[in-house]
Amino acid sequence: MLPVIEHLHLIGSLPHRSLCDLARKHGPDVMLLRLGAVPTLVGAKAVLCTHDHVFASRPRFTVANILFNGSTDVSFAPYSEYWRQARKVVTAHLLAPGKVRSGRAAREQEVRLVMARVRDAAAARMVVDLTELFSFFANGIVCQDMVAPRGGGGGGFNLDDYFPSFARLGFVSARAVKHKKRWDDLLDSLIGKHASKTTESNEDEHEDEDFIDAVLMDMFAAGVDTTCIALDFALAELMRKPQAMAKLQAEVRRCAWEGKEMVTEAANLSSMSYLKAVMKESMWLHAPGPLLIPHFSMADCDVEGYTVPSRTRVLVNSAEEFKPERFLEEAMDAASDFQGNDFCFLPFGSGQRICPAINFTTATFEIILANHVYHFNWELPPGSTGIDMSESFGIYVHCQENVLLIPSLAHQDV
Ligand code: HEM
Repeated sequence: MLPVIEHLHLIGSLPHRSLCDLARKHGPDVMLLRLGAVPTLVGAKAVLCTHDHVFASRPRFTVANILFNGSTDVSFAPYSEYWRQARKVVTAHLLAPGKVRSGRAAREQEVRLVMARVRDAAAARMVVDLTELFSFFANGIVCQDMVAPRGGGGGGFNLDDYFPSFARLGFVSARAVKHKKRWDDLLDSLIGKHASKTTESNEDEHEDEDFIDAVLMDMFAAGVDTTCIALDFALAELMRKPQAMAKLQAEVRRCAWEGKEMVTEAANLSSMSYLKAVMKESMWLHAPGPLLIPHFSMADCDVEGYTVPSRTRVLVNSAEEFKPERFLEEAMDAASDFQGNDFCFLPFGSGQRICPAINFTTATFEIILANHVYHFNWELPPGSTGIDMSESFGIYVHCQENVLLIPSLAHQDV
């Protein structure tokens, strides 16, 4: 039998840290916890690859059922033909590599909007709330992918107007109902835009609307906070490690010569290996969803000689000192490709339920971070003793405090 630990109380306010501590203390690679009435397999990274076919479903969550119309989205849908088709739509249309490539101009436009804000702050020597700024950016980027372009900035809707505190929601049903109403208002507006672009209506209109509704909501819920959190932690870590920041700035400023209006994907990003290592390292230390989205077993399964019963939840825990160099070392670089092939490193999950937005996220992360460090030098506000890296657990794990920094222009921009 697997070691069974019947203690919900062992899980503190930061479950991913508690689970790491438990794994360290109890030794085995896998543990079966009984969290209340729910059997939960923990720490089994390899399980997701070796037994992906058994563990590719999702448990039912009350809150997800409310928010996502009975879990008819992609992320929380149980393993089924419906999930397969819905995921296909997302991977083939919204997040396909070609779509991500063709979204380059739109991404750069969003970066320009952010850079303009930072430039104003630099001119006035004002503090920038990076957490807010990244949230604005991530929101714009996901909107660009899902609906019509902003049209030069300022127009369209802003997710922040609807969900200023969504990342801190937590799993509380009453609040979920309230948030669901706001989602519905938001989605009505998005579906309205979508419908106005369609000239002919048809009988399946309502089915289409439900589907669009679930998929759009999923993209925002899965994409905006995760992207914002990843950027937040990356910049926070760079501020705590000035050598790493200097190295990154040197790389970006070498690859994109001085005086460029902006660093662009086409001309500059591919040669920036340290930038890529920074992204990996940051995700290694601070995966926005360190326990992934729970998986769920569809049959009894033998895991490392132990029987794991059907209908068991699986939580997979991910990563210690910020050191991007580890991803420049040859073996590590080759193995850590974000695709879930390296079991030490699963920020996007693994197997059939792996995040379908890895290309999209990488493109987004690289372009905004490169431009941040190309144009600006960053410092802590006067009186600040450093960035608070404590974590707060909600749907995702984010910095407890917003990241506040003062920018100054690195060189005279054109
Ligand atoms: C830093 C950014 C991101 C991180 C760290 C991240 C991470 C993850 C993780 C850990 C999962 C669960 C994988 C598993 O269960 O094995 C996931 C699933 C998912 N992600 Fe992401 N994600 C990010 C950005 C995005 C974006 C930008 C989108 C869409 C615009 C997105 C859409 C999805 C969807 C739809 C799923 C559900 C897949 C399924 O269940 O089949 N993610 N993501």
